[in-house]
Amino acid sequence: MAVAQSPPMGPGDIALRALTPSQIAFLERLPKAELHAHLNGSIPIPVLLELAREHTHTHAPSPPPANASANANANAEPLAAEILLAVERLRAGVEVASIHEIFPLFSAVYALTSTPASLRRATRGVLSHFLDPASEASPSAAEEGGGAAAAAAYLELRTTPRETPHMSRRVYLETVLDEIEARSPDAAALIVSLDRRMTADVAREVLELAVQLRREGRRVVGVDLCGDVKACDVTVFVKLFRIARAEGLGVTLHAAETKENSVETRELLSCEPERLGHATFLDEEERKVVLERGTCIEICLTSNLLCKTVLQLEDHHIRYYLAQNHPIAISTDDILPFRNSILGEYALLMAPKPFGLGLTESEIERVARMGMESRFPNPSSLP
Ligand SMILES: CNc1ncnc2c1ncn2[C@@H]1O[C@H](COP(=O)(O)O)[C@@H](O)[C@H]1O
Repeated sequence: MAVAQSPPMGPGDIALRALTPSQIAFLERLPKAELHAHLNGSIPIPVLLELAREHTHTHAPSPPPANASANANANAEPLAAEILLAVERLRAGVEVASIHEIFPLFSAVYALTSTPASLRRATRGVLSHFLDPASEASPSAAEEGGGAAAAAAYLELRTTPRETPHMSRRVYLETVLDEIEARSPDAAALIVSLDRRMTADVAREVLELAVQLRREGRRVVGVDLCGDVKACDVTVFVKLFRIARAEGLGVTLHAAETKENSVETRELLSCEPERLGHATFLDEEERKVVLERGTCIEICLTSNLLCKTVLQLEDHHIRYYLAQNHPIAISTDDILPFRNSILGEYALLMAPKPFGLGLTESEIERVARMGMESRFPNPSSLP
């Protein structure tokens, strides 16, 4: 994995540079729904650096004991020095050779969000990044006579509840929900993620927690299947997602993110998810099912390009769904490693080729509306 000296310009930044101030102001004003953002992948860099500084205070870097075997720490929390190295990599901007290099990055982040207090801070930072207007009015918005726009009008934040020495999975979810529920129901809600690497017992426990919390009136709107694309037997998960649907939870599944994953897609589709994450490698039959059912596809352009599951914008499956006028939701995935933004993702729709897809304002308005219409029903926002 290469480490850049300063954050490289991502595809979204390049697309933004190709737009006029009035085009940027148009994108800023557009009500945008962010429906695919992973909490621990979306921590703003300044918040991550703060958490890392505090972690260093409480865990002084210490060399491993001389008699420790080389991989004794393989399944334990990373050492303080390793965490700092990973944070530095994230700060400088990472380049990966493939999607498989992304997943190990999260273990350092996890060490920094392992207490209720640090998780609360991280969640607050993520919510603020997406929902609060930038503190200084952007030049483009000011030029158009408007104030600073929030990045998104609505955020469905997803996260995988982790049990740590400092909190149970329930406390993890309650901590995140407390922060989400401090926002209006029209602004933010939670999706509970099940990670492919979970054992069947843990996956069941997480599903039951999502159901219970929703029954208690907490703002859980859906469940997700995420995690390292290599880890697999989706059968157990599919059974759980059927239960989730019966409980009225929305279901979204990371599906066909890589070619190797596409063998499991039919099984995943059998639980009739309302939305699919990425869905990069669907075959003809699967696309037909998705079109017939109106399954929304969560599109993360920068993530796909940087993870090299799509080699260039021109080849991206978004073009197929745009041509079919099929529901899509433009999203960021993980702003922490990818250093992207929801505005930059929309800039990729608008910028002229080869920087973007060259869509018109009315086409982009239609796409943004699709995102807003693909939100999972939120019981707490019903009149
Ligand atoms: C790049 N595409 C992706 N595909 C699949 N899963 C991903 C992902 N990006 C992130 N995650 C999942 O989200 C977790 C971090 O957030 P939370 O701890 O849940 O808040 C990662 O560990 C991974 O399981």
